[in-house]
Parts: sequence; structure tokens; C-alpha cells
Amino acid sequence: NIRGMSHKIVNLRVRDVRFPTSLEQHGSDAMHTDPDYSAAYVVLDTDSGLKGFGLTFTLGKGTEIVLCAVKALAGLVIGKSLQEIVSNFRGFYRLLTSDGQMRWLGPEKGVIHLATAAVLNAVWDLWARAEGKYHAMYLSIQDPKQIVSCIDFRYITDVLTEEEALDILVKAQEGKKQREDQMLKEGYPAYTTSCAWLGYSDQQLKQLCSDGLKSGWTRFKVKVGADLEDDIRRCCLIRKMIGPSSTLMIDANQRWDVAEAISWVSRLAEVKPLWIEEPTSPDDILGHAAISKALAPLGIGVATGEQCHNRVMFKQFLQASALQFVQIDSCRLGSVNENLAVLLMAYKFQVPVCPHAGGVGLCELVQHLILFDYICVSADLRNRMCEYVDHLHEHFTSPVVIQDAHYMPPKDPGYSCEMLEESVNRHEYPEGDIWKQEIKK
Ligand SMILES: C[C@H](O)[C@@H](O)[C@@H](O)[C@H](O)C(=O)O
Ligand SMILES: [Mg+2]
Repeated sequence: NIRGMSHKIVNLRVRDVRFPTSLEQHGSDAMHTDPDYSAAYVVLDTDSGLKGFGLTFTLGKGTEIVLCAVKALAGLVIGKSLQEIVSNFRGFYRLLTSDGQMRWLGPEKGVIHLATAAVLNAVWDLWARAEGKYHAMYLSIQDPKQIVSCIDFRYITDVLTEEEALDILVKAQEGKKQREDQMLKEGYPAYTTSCAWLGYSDQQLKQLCSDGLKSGWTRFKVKVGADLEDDIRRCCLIRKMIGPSSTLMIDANQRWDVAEAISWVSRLAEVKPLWIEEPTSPDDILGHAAISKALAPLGIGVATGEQCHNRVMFKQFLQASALQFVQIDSCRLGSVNENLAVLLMAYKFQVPVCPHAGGVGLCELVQHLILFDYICVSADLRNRMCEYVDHLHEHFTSPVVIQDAHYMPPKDPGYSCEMLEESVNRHEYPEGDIWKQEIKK
């Protein structure tokens, strides 16, 4: 039992929470021109009174479909105790992802997988809270044996076996305490995407960039891909403002075909981007490999992952040298369980992990995964940074803390994605005040 209690899950509630971010073009990119940042927000109630909070990130209308999927999974969760789940977490992950009827919707991809992430994120939150009063989630994943027992190695044993994973984790125990102390002192390096959404005017870019520089940011991501001449102008403007020693990344959100990606990005080489993110279809592993090969001589890497369905695809991206930066996502993959597998594979291939964050709640969640990566797996900060986006943190009970462009480790118990009740009520779709007003307009 976990501190004397089994914490039986007696109810699962899920709510459709949406923020009208599209009104001001926050979050806009070459493919998502009107994103309303949203979440399928899950609350687990237990017989002990302890609650677990989880979410998956979606956009606007898509949320109602994710909600249906979460409800379809609820029967697999209600009635189980936390104790039962975590004593065979790999088995529970399989139960959710291998249901004989529902796996047809995936398997391990799309809406059903986003829903799985929402549910499992809430279980991880509950687990961390059950472990003790001041137990942030990233501290629950410290014991090598326990970590591997959470991972489903099915389909990846050709590159990573359970024994190898254990070996990596055991070796990384050395220096762990120093790294944890270092993180508590310095935080984990971050970059910002908030200055240069595609729908922002040049005036806005300039203002946000200069504000960003003043607050200590040195790494900036710019949206590209809709119009080449605009991209050249916007990227040059930003490069000029941030100077040659700051880092610039560009993100096309899947806009191009392979050849077009290569020629377009070659035209942007003068602004010296560190990476081009999602140049083409997120499913096109060999396409990404071709782009990586063509852009390597220009010193530009390929980054992808925010829409990479599962560990199997990450495995192939790594095998095919199709990416130079692994962008894990706390909700796209099957929660912590599947992200652990990807972190370990990335380590094996020595490819740096630079998580995708932003949206609503993604920064709150993924900070735990990247802290874990540094402290317990990679022990390396070279070429690594975690995305940060400056929207919607005020809706969380334990929002991320950024200091001098670094994520400071979360101190509150859990997985940091509990939302303020008031925020959920106001933004629930379509009944919340915010939407009643919007719909009237
Ligand atoms: C619709 C979203 O804002 C995306 O544009 C965003 O997640 C983006 O790809 C990112 O890398 O932050
Ligand atoms: Mg992106």
C-alpha cells in the first residue's frame, strides 16, 4: 500500500475546457491559423479523498472527440486502486492501449492515444500526491527498477531491451544528487516561442522580442512556412534584434513537401537557424531523413515530435537519422510511461531531447519529464532546451516558474496540471461564461 492506503478510484470526470486564443492569433502557425488552446481535463476521485488531475492538449472543436474517448476508457480505470495500478503499471498501460475493441481506433495513435495520455497523466499526478506531501512528479521516477516496470517495451526491443534500459538508468545514478541540486539552483534551460507566432505583425514581433531580450531570453523560435518573402523578412528582423550569439529556431508545422522544404529552408540559411521543426508530414520518416541529409551541410538540424504518434515512430526516426532533436510531448505519447521509453531510446542514439511545450498545460507537464531526463538519464545539457510559451499559466494551481529563461523545478506535490476551479468553470465549453459571451457575439 502507498503510505497505508490503496486509493481506490471511484470516479473519473472529464471536462471540455477551451481558451479563445485564436482571437489574438496566439499559437498561430502555417497550418493552424486559428487555434483555440484547449484541454480534455480529467479528475480522478478516490475513496481516500485524494484526487488526481490530468489533461491532454487539443485545439477547440477537437476537444469534444477526445472527451468521448476519455469516457470510453473510464470503465477501465474506475474501480481500480492506485496501488493495483502502479504495482503493475506496464500492465495497466497495456490494458488502456490494447483493449480488444478500442485499439482499432489507434492503436497507440490519434484521439484514443490523446485520451490515454489524459487519463494516465491523472494517474501519475495521483501517484505523486499519494507518495507524500511535497512530492513533485519528477521525483517519483527515480528508482531504475521501478522506472523500467512502467515501460511497455513491445515493438522496441530491437533497439532497446529492458536490460539495456535498466543498465542506462543504473549508470546514470552516479552524480544524480549533484544534478538535482544544480537544477534546484539554476533550473533547466528554456527557449521561447511567444514572440513570433505567424499571425503577429512585425510591430508585435519587435516589441515581444525586445521584451524577451530584457527578461533574459537568448533562444527564440519563429513560425514560418506560409510565404517565403515574409519568412525572410521576419527572420532577418528577429536575427538582427537578437544578435549573432543568440539561438534562433524555425517551425513550419508540416507545411511542405520534401523538396520544397529543402529549397525553402536553404533560402533561410542566412539567418542561421539551429533547426527546422516539422518541415513536412509528421509521418514521413524517410522524408525527414532526406531533409536532414540535405540540410546538414548548412548546419541546420531537423526537429520533430509534437505530432509523432508513439514510441515506434520515434524508434524509426532515430534509426533512420531522420531527426537531430527529439521533441517529446507530454500528451501526444501515452503519458510518462511512453515518454520514458523515448527518452531512453534518444539517449541510446545520443540525440538530444528538446521537448515540445506551450499549448495549455504542456509546460507544466513536460518540465517534469525533462528534469527527469537530465537528472536520471542524459546527464547532459549540451544542445538541450525546453520550449516555453507565455500563455495561460495563470489558470493552474501550481504554474511553472521561469527564472532568467530557465524552468525552476516544481515544488508542489503532483504533476502540476491541476487547474483553478474558477478557470475551468469559466472556460468550460459551451456553458462557461467566456463561451456564452463569445457565442452571443
Ligand atoms: C498550434 C500550436 O500553437 C503549435 O503551433 C505549437 O504547438 C508549435 O508547433 C510549437 O512548436 O510550439
Ligand atoms: Mg512546433
